[in-house]
Amino acid sequence: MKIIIGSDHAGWALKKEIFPLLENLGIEYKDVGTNGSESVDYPDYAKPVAEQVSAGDYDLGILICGTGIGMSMTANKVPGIRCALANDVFSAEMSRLHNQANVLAIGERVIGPGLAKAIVEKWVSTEFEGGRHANRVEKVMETEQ
Ligand SMILES: O=C(CO)[C@H](O)[C@H](O)[C@H](O)COP(=O)(O)O
Repeated sequence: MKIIIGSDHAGWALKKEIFPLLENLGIEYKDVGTNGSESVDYPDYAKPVAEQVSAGDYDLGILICGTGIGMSMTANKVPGIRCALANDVFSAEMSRLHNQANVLAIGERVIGPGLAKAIVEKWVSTEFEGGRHANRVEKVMETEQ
């Protein structure tokens, strides 16, 4: 599995907590930045993550900002992306199991590092259930036409 990850300045500190988790899980990842607390614009980081997942260069994407809202709004503008904003473990699991989410957005100003790591670990380790959900996901994607 290959993951691409990005954050704005409001998600940078939490993103640094996620790196060792991905490494411990044996997951290859690429960080598109940002790399500090200097104010930046979240769309500049959401776009490359979403585009590279959409292109199939990476299996999944993770986006972190203050709330996750701006990142998820931006990522979902990219065709082929199903970005789930999930600041709890159950929603993160369901976003993969039922919605086949391919990008996860979380908020550093909403959750702490412990919960964030639990969310990410559950998210990356949950596979899409398919079945009745596949028809629904197909209908979601048809709305892009
Ligand atoms: O959390 C957010 C709301 O969607 C954004 O993604 C940014 O992280 C937030 O707006 C940054 O706020 P700041 O006051 O410029 O640090």
